[in-house]
Amino acid sequence: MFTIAIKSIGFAWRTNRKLLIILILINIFSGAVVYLQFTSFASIVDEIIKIKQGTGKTGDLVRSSVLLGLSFLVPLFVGNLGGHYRMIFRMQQTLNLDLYKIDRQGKLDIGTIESSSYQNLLRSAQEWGTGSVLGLQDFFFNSSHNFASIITSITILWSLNYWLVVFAVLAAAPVYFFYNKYSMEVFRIRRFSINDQRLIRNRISHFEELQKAVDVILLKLQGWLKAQVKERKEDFNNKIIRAERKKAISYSIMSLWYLLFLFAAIALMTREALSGGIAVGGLLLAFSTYTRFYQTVNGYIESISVAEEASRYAARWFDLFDITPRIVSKENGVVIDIKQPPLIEFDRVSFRYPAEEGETPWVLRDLSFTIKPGEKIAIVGVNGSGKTTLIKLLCRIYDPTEGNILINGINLKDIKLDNWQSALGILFQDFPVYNLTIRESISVGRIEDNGVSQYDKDAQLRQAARYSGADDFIKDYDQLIWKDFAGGIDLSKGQHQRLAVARMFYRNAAVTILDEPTASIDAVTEERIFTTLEKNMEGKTVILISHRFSTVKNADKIILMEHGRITEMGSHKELIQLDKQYAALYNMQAKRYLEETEDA
Ligand SMILES: Nc1ncnc2c1ncn2[C@@H]1O[C@H](COP(=O)(O)OP(=O)(O)OP(=O)(O)O)[C@@H](O)[C@H]1O
Repeated sequence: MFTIAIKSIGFAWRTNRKLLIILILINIFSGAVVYLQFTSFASIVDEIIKIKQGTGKTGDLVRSSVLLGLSFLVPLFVGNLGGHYRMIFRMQQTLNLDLYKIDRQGKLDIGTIESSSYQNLLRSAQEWGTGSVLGLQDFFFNSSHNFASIITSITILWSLNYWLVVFAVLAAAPVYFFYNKYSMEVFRIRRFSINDQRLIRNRISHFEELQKAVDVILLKLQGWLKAQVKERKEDFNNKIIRAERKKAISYSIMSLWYLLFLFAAIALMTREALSGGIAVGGLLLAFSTYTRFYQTVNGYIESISVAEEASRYAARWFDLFDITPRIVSKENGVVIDIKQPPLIEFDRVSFRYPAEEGETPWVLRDLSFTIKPGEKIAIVGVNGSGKTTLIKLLCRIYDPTEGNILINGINLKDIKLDNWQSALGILFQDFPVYNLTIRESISVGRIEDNGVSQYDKDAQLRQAARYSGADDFIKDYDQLIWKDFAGGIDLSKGQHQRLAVARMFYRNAAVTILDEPTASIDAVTEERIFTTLEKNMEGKTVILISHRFSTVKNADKIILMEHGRITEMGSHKELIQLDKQYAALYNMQAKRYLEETEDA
């Protein structure tokens, strides 16, 4: 808890140290000032009795009354000011935490983001993270308030009768034990149910997300999904209810314990008053200070337990951002000329995905091949044969488990990561759909392009749209693709894909990688894209993954993959002459097209 609390206060300190100090001082003041109300009220009572007995002075009574008035008025103003500052501070903190999160996440590698351990942490952090970090900061402010309050009340109680301090401390002692025990249990239940919670959210999302909702209706999945939600949610609720019940019973026992010491304190003070040891005002002061002390200690211990709980959740938030990326750029890494397509060599590369526990199977086995600068390469193979994984290694999303990838003879691991990734333009199968204007969603392909004038950028952007066939449906480049907003529109899947291809053309990278870029695109546009690719990517390296053999046959080199191995490699002509798997697959597809054409 201590380290996590320090981390969260570190945030507060970095955000606005002046405000942090002001808030601590306000809390100390408001924690102590309440006793001024008690003491001035007690002295008013004593002054009235003295005046009645003929020994008091009106001046003293007025002074105590003014003091009482001020002891209410000043905290009111200070409290309002504190509330206002606290609101500002919280807003600044929330923004700062969000920015920190963005910063850290932006530095992570894709391999880490893909891992289920990261996804689990992310889920916990999203659920409790920011709130718990802010909760720990609140605890810090409350601590200053409570410390001031406890010290003042102990001083008053001690000055009246030190036994009052002993009783008050003994009465409050078990609170910590019970609070800690049961809040820990509730935390444990929540923590271990995180996977169930993910599953519940996933099942509920089937009713909320359009694509899934369509399946739910057509396949009549409602009952089946509902049962899963109900079963898991009820199980979770029952566990929480059981823990809360135990908590409630132990708190009732604790209240009896408190009453025992309260009676002892009342008996003690009444005896003192009767024997003349303290005046009536003193009796009042003792009683109000004693009860206030217990409430403060009780509240503080409760807040320690709550803070401990918050620190457990916040720890997961910090864990998330303390993750070190698996793929790191080498310090003083080599910088290559990203404008020129490089020589790429795979040298006996094997790969298995990093395992959360145990070992995952080999996905790539002993791959050796070369891509010459400017070559057009096609990779084909059945689902799961390792095509996308090969690309992930080339992009250095993962490093090979065995073997090396060489770029212009330099090990990819020795090249500056940013520099290498700037040389690449990649379009994966599950490309993102940006909720931007059409112009923006093409230009994000080359966002850092500062030297180019807006006019040239615009010309290049329109050319990219033409190459990809996106210009067919673009009427207004400033059209927002976000139908949740007024005036926004949505596109068809194929149109989205054309826009993504336009982004790649616009990026104009030395090495362009297209992982099934035309899966949702009609045959005419597909033909146009590939003709453009051949014509306009002259001199650039293009790596194309496709299931359609008709689109790959013009490639300089075709790689056929099977179970993570390269089984055939060569030009279309060479592989047809070889008359093995590629030829068989090609002929099979060609025959189907022919039959379809004849049918038509
Ligand atoms: N992130 C991952 N973690 C663990 N295993 C993975 C991961 N991604 C893919 N795999 C496994 O690696 C193997 C190869 O997957 P890959 O996506 O490279 O195949 P592919 O040839 O591109 O398939 P497709 O044609 O369906 O796109 C598959 O068995 C898959 O289950």
